[in-house]
Amino acid sequence: MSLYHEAAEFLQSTPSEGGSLKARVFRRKDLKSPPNQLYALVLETCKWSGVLKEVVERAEILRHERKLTPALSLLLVHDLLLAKGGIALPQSHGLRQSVDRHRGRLSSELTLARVRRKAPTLEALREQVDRAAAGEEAEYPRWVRVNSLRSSVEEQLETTFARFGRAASLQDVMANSSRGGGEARKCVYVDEHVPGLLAVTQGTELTKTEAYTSGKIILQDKASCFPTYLLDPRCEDGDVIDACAAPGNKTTHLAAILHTHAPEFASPAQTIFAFEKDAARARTLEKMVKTAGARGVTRIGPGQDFLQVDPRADKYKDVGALLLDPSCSGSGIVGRDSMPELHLPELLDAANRKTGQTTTTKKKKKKKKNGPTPSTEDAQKHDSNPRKRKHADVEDPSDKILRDDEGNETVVTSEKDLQARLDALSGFQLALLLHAFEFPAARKVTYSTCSVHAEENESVVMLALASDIARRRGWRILRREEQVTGMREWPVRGVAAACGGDEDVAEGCIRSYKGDGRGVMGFFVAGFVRTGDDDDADYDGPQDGTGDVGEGPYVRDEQGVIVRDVAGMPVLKSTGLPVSLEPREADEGDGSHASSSDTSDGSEEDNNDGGDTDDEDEWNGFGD
Ligand SMILES: C[S@@+](CC[C@H](N)C(=O)[O-])C[C@H]1O[C@@H](n2cnc3c(N)ncnc32)[C@H](O)[C@@H]1O
Repeated sequence: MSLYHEAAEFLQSTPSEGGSLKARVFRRKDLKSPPNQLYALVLETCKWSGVLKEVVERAEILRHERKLTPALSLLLVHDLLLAKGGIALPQSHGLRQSVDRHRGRLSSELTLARVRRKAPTLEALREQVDRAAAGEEAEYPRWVRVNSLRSSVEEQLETTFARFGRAASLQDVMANSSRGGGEARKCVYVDEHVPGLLAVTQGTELTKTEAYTSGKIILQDKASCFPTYLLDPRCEDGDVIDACAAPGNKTTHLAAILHTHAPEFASPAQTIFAFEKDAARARTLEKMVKTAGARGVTRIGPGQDFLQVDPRADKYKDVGALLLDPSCSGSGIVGRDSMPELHLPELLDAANRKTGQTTTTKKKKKKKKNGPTPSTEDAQKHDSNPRKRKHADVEDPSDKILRDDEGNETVVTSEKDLQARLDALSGFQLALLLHAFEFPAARKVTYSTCSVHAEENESVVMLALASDIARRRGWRILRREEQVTGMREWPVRGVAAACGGDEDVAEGCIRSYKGDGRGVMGFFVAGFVRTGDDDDADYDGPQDGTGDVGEGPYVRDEQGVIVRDVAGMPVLKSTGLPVSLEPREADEGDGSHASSSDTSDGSEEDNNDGGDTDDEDEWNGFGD
């Protein structure tokens, strides 16, 4: 089967058939075509389908080439007119000939489509198409962290961003981002909260710059910089742990901050221990650490489960600060892998050709089958804003897919499903946080997620504060007034109701919400500190009644993997039953809490073959 037939199959399948396009392509093992090429062809054709539909219909090739399907015509015309290498088939191939013979007419129609869109050049049209496909992302700035290990803000403003205007405010950058096309004025703004962070207008191709490929700049959302900045590791903190490290945004940020804080006088060397449970993601981490110039200070534990790291081991005796950024539901991520609207061409009758009404889409056709036919007027209103339609369409099957921060997908068909998923995640997150509290020399911990759900955020914080280990070792919230300047001044704080009404804890928690005009993704971070007066010299292992320090409280199979029930909850050695979390009302109401033995690792590690490319919410990889 040719590349084009395989691509047509993907183009026509609905999103409900196995999740995002990326997941569907990379999961298939029986493909004849290279997955990367196939994915790019389908995605690009989909992006251009609004324009190409017009071109195909007006050139009437479906009328003349009866063997061409609407999907095949889009794919072939895309490559004929827009791909660098043209159609990837021999000249004598029937499919290629079926569009080649209309080349003249098709390229004139593309010119007319461009002129109708008031794009002076094909490049300008390309920008328009990219912008329309970017969806909600188009309304955000591009956040750029200048890596102090390799460069400085001053140097970057004078080189990479030399031709950018200096914006007076973040709002200026955002206004220019969403204006798009030729009107966008490229501009840059130096962020007032996170040191070394820049906001630049969207539509700027930064991944091809020297600064990016050499690790001088890192593309990282502002909110994703909060945890490391809040942890504020210093020389006196000793070694640092990044417990869940890939792809490495925060590991490299830690290295950069340690470098900035390094005292002029001789001081003991500091190490960042970066653990990553997933071996494939650990390779991305290694690559990022190397490119960012952080290899000297970082020791990576590839495939290492943080829960299996022994806090009492000699090599961790100087760990004073830990950063915990575990897997989460990813509900705060902006526009993850959303598929642009597909516009399939039709055979138009003479009347339609005259009016140029060319906007019928696959989705609308499906609706016709299932419900009342919308009026033409409604349909036109609807079509004038395809993005709005996508968001308003509650029947869109992709609405029922929960896509976490690693790109893994869970089909959620009810509130109960969602709650079960959040419970499993929060159990796992709490287990990791309590494990971080165990490190003997630890004085600082940050806990963060890119989720907006209180279950994964304030609730985890409250359970952690109420845990045995927190009480025994004196862990408490890092209060707002104790935080680094930028975080103290950040205005969006935790939800007091989710903190059982405790205003101090809520104020200590830092939140962000996508779409609130601050230009960042949805995020949560809280810091914990202890003075070290309360010590745990009498520590006698986890309080699970097993006394088993090395293996932990859960039943494991022969490979050492934790045994779980169908919901992902681990089975306790002590009872032989899966962990069940206490009901949240009780947790918040009477202050009772799950002990460290009542937690679970509910992570899902089904990394697809997209592997490294799935980390793109924060890091795009160095050119891969
Ligand atoms: C949210 S991502 C971390 C993003 C990273 N901190 C950054 O800023 O680039 C969570 C990562 O934790 C890893 N992970 C999940 N459970 C883990 C565990 N028990 N030990 C170590 N890594 C784990 C996942 O594979 C995933 O790569």
